[in-house]
Amino acid sequence: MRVSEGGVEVEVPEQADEGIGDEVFFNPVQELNRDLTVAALRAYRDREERAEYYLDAMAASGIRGVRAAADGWNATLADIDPDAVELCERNLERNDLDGEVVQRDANALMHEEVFDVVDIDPFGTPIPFADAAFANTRDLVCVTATDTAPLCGAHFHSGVRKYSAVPRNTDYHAEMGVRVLLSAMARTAARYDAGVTPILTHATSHYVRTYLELDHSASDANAAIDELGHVYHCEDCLYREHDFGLVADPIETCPECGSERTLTAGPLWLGPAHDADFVAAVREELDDSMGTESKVERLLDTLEGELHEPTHYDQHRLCKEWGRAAPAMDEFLGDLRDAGYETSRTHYGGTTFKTPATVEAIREATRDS
Ligand SMILES: C[S@@+](CC[C@H](N)C(=O)[O-])C[C@H]1O[C@@H](n2cnc3c(N)ncnc32)[C@H](O)[C@@H]1O
Repeated sequence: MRVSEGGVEVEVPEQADEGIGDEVFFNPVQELNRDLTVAALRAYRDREERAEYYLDAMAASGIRGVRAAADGWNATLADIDPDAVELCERNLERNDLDGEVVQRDANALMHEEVFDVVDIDPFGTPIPFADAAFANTRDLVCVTATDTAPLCGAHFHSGVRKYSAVPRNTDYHAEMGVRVLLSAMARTAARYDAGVTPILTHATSHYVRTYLELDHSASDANAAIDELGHVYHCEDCLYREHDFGLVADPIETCPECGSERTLTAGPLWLGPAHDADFVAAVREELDDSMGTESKVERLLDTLEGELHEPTHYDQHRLCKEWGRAAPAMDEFLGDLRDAGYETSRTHYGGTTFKTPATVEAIREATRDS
């Protein structure tokens, strides 16, 4: 079967079914992820002009690497599966593009060769590939994680094992996943004296995707570790607070409602998960060859304005808790702003928002919404 995406045409298996069975993997639903990758790579190359060598470390059909090659990157497409490698070769050829194709274990390749940008897009968790990626990549590591249940705390023990952090299943579960992943990436990079700066991160349907810029010094690694800390959460009234540092200082009782049903999550990445200027630059790189252009544009618009508070609220969840009907979001957020609190919508969902205000302050400020 032939698929056209972003100005290239690739062959993918008829029975492509998200990696189940023997077929080479291809998931059409990930087009948004790939469109955003191409735009982010363009924006990144404008910012870091020397960036030239891109590794699609788990290439499958090669569609991502082929699109990068079509965009002028010196691309290497690698996969451990010989059928995938054959398909990558055919797909580069079909588009009359140069590019290196190698059948290689991604870890071995990343340890042996240095790339400016490395893309890790595995089945499930990226953890088995993180050490090699951070040990050797020069500028940017792009990571997809599809194991959202462990990341969000829905599969608690699996999350603890994989990410060496305590994830908690809260009303901001997708953001919990983002911050558990970023924490694990920052700690892994720090082992190689590299500091990470997340310049773009999104949680979309069943995956988290992040773009981590690297600075290679012990002090940069320390600065990234300084962005880690814990979130303390009340399961009854949804109060939450956070503090920075690697040693947790849990709250025994909720300072707002007195409940003892409190949770501690961490170490989480509490710093910014995106750079608003970079997000705006990525938006400028979208073009109409991208099938998901308008969706990506909407996502980037929301992300650009998203506050850096480490957790978000869901208006419907709060209103349910308070026994109120949920008013229109604009009115609700307007009342919160009128009461003096900064607010933003978030990309985590249409009824989600961020604010530094506490649950009680939100409740008071929106009483008449
Ligand atoms: C989710 S797919 C990649 C999808 C692809 N990047 C895309 O955008 O369509 C994961 C790929 O990783 C490959 N893979 C699994 N383990 C690997 C390893 N250790 N080294 C290299 N590739 C590996 C699989 O063969 C599979 O093709």
